[in-house]
Amino acid sequence: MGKIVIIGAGVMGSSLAVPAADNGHQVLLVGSPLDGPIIERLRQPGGIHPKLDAPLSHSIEPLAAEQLEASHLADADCVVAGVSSPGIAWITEILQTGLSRPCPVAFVTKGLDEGSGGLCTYADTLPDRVAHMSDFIGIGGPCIARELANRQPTASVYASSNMPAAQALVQMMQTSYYRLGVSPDVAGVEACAALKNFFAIGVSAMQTRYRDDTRPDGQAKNPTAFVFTLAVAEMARLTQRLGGQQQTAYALAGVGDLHVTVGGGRNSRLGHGLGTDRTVGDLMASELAGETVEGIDTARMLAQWFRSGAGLSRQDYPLATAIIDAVLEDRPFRFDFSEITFG
Ligand SMILES: NC(=O)C1=CN([C@@H]2O[C@H](COP(=O)(O)OP(=O)(O)OC[C@H]3O[C@@H](n4cnc5c(N)ncnc54)[C@H](OP(=O)(O)O)[C@@H]3O)[C@@H](O)[C@H]2O)C=CC1
Ligand SMILES: O=C(CO)COP(=O)(O)O
Repeated sequence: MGKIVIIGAGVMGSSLAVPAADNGHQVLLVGSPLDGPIIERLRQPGGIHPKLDAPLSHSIEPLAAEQLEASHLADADCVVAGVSSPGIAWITEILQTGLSRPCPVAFVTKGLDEGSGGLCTYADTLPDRVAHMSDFIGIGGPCIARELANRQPTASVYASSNMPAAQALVQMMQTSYYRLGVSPDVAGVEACAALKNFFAIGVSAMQTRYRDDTRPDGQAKNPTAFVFTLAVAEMARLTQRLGGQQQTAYALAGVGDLHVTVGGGRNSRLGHGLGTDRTVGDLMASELAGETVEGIDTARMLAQWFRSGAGLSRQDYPLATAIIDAVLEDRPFRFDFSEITFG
């Protein structure tokens, strides 16, 4: 059996500890400096993660950020970075100072980054910032953390430019309920991971913008179906612009994750509010206060890219620009069906 160190005890990092422990590996779950209360709770007898319904396996060892030492990482077979995008700078520093020998690092983080050539994925920037990261593995695909923690059937994709590294981690993590594919298109999987959160905001806004009160959920389905299709097409083209393959957007990391996020993610809850004439500022200060809604940061980064003269036009990306306008101007989502043209 091996050793997996998961850094970041949010819902996603903690849920990945479940299949890792079920496979008999030694699992260290390290909180970020902001995760103190989570680690405290997990250490209590029968301790349950505050945002996950299931108690984690007894064999998972919770560790506070200040207790993490280089020796904890020295014999790890893999490190999993479970932080959200605001935590990337912190974890980069931890890995740069803490890793004393080459080790693969897998990231669940869903965001974009600024490289020397402009907007790009974490797969483009992070390997240069961590000397001993032997391989960057991007984890993508539809995975609501609470479902995985409860061992609900879940399929994901592990991507790396070094396929044996992705395959080795798949060997360690795959269980009967957590089924894993591999992909060499790490830029594509990483691009989709960030973009699907962003597009989920627009698709979900469409679910509430047009009402059909004859349905139990009150949502007209035709407008959402159109915008879902548009989201996938725009995601595929943006994925290619970010160095990935268009076809990745039509697989688990793209359309699969867009589907699950629209169905049950936090970005979707934001979109539902925007579709009912509310604003990002209002929603993030009320029912979404304290939640990780990464599509907002992605919208801000895409806005800069669109305005940088990169050849991305409103005409070619009508849905992306409608989401960007709502986020940047802090106003409700507007998408006018009467302006749709085909061909
Ligand atoms: N939730 C889900 O179902 C899924 C999430 N993901 C991705 O996994 C990543 C983690 O998500 P999730 O676990 O839900 O998010 P959480 O908000 O629950 O946790 C994020 C982690 O990052 C830490 N963190 C946040 N900001 C900082 C910072 N500035 N410095 C240091 N640490 C920080 C958090 O600490 P603290 O909790 O104290 O803020 C926590 O450990 C995200 O990128 C998300 O998109 C991927 C698939 C599914
Ligand atoms: O990434 C997710 C599912 O794969 C969860 O999406 P949210 O971050 O919107 O909750």
